[in-house]
Amino acid sequence: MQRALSGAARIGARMAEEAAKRSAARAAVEQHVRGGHVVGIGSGSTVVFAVERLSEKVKSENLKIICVPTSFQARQLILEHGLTLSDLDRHPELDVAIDGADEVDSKLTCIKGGGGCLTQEKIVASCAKRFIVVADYRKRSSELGQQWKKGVPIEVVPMAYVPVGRTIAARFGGTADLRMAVSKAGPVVTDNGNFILDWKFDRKHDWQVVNTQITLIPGVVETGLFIGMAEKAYFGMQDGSVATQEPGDQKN
Ligand SMILES: O=C(CO)[C@H](O)[C@H](O)COP(=O)(O)O
Repeated sequence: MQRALSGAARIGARMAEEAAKRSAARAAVEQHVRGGHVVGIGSGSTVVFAVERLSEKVKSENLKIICVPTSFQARQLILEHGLTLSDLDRHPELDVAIDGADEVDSKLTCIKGGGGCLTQEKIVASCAKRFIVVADYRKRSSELGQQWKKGVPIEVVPMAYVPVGRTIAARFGGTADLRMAVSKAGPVVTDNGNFILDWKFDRKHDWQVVNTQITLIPGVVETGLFIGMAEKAYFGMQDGSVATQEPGDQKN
C-alpha cells in the first residue's frame, strides 16, 4: 500500500512538473515571438513545449519565423515541427532566444548544460536581442546550488579534462567530475566533440569572477554559468500559474 501511494505521488509530482514546464514555455512564446522573428531554440525538455507552441502559432497565424538551433536535439525539434531551420551563418542576429535552465538565481544567473548543450546555447543566446529562460518551479532559487546539486557543467577539449579538473578543484574547491554516458561506455561527448566536467562547488562564489577565471584555463571551451544574459525568466508554478522574474526583481 505504501509503495503504491509513493508511486502515485511520484507520478503526480512528475505531472505537475511537466504542466509547469508547459505553461512557462507557452507563456514565453506568447509574449516574445512575433511574425518575422528569428528565434533561437534552446535544448532540453522544457523547450519542447516552446517549440510545440511556436509550431501551433506559425500554422494558425500564418507567421514567418526562422529558427536557429542550439543543439542536435533542437535541430531535430525544429524539423519535426515543420519550422524553418537556419543557422548563425545566415542569421547571426536573433530577435529572441528561448531556453531552459537547470537553476536560476534571484539575479537570473543561470546554471545550464544539464543536457550538455551549454556552448551552443551560450553562443546563440549571445547573438539574441533577448534571452528568455523557461523553467518549472524546481529551478528557481535565491542562490545557485540551492536546487541544482549536480554542479556547473564545463565543456572541455578531451585531452585536457584531467588538468582542467585538477586546476578547478585546486583553485576553487569542490570536485570536477567527468560526466559519464548512460547508454554508451565512456564519457558523454558533446555536439562539438568535447567532454563535460561537472564542477560540484562547495562554497559561495562571485560567479562573474569564477566564470572568467575558469574560462581562461587552457582546454576550457565554455562554462554553464550564464551571467547577465537573461532578460526575463518564466517559471511554471505548482498551482498552475506562471511567475515571471527580471534581473532587477528580488522576489526570492
Ligand atoms: O541547459 C540545458 C541543456 O544543455 C537545458 O536547458 C537545461 O538542462 C534544462 O533542461 P530541462 O528543460 O530538460 O530541465
